[in-house]
Amino acid sequence: MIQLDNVSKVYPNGTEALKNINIKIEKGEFVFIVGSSGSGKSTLVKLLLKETDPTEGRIFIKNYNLSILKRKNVPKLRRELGIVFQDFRLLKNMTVYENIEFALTVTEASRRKIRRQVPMVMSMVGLANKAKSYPYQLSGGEQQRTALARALVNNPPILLADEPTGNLDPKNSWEIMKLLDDINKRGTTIILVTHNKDIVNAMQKRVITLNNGRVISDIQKGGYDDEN
Ligand SMILES: Nc1ncnc2c1ncn2[C@@H]1O[C@H](COP(=O)(O)OP(=O)(O)OP(=O)(O)O)[C@@H](O)[C@H]1O
Repeated sequence: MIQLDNVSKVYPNGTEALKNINIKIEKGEFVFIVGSSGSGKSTLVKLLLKETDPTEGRIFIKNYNLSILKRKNVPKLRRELGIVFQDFRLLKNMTVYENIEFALTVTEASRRKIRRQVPMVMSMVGLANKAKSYPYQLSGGEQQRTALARALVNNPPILLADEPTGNLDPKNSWEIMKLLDDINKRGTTIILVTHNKDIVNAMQKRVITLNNGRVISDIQKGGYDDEN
């Protein structure tokens, strides 16, 4: 479903952010990407979103070859990927309902689909009673659940989460992880970048560790290596 073949990324200033990366992720997997600051995690996320291109190597997501994907087709690729960030990135002047609805509106979904899908994902993340609240009226955990609902409303086959619990306390972090686990059990492939050792160690999922731009370990049911 996702494959990186001999991928390297050198930024224009000469920084080698990723060096000869080979990763294969199958449909339905739950994968943690861990590594110390500067190890290349964000660069990897940017490559998967085609926000930047590799200097060498090839990246495949579903049936897209990102090396030859035209700019005009990038929105199609992004529809395959639900994305959640550490800082939630909700639209401040829109309610919970409107934030989620907006993600469907931009795909030109029908009114009927919107009326069906938005309440469904809101109740999935436990926010059915917050439809009319604005982001500033929500706790951090509720804001992240709104962001998660927005990422899932298009039913993407892949969910990419970049430090989704980075701004949350342990209780809210675990609620988000429980939701991600449920979403994964329904078939969504999940790639989660994190620094949270407790979560990585407790979840017992596949763990890919980056160090200085290289994959230094890739373990099924792994843990967080304290060296990194
Ligand atoms: N636009 C850029 N131009 C030049 N160098 C960059 C750029 N973005 C990142 N880097 C460098 O590439 C390397 C990898 O950075 P990256 O942001 O991918 O690491 P990271 O693992 O996500 O770190 P963190 O955990 O701190 O977010 C670092 O040395 C960083 O300084």
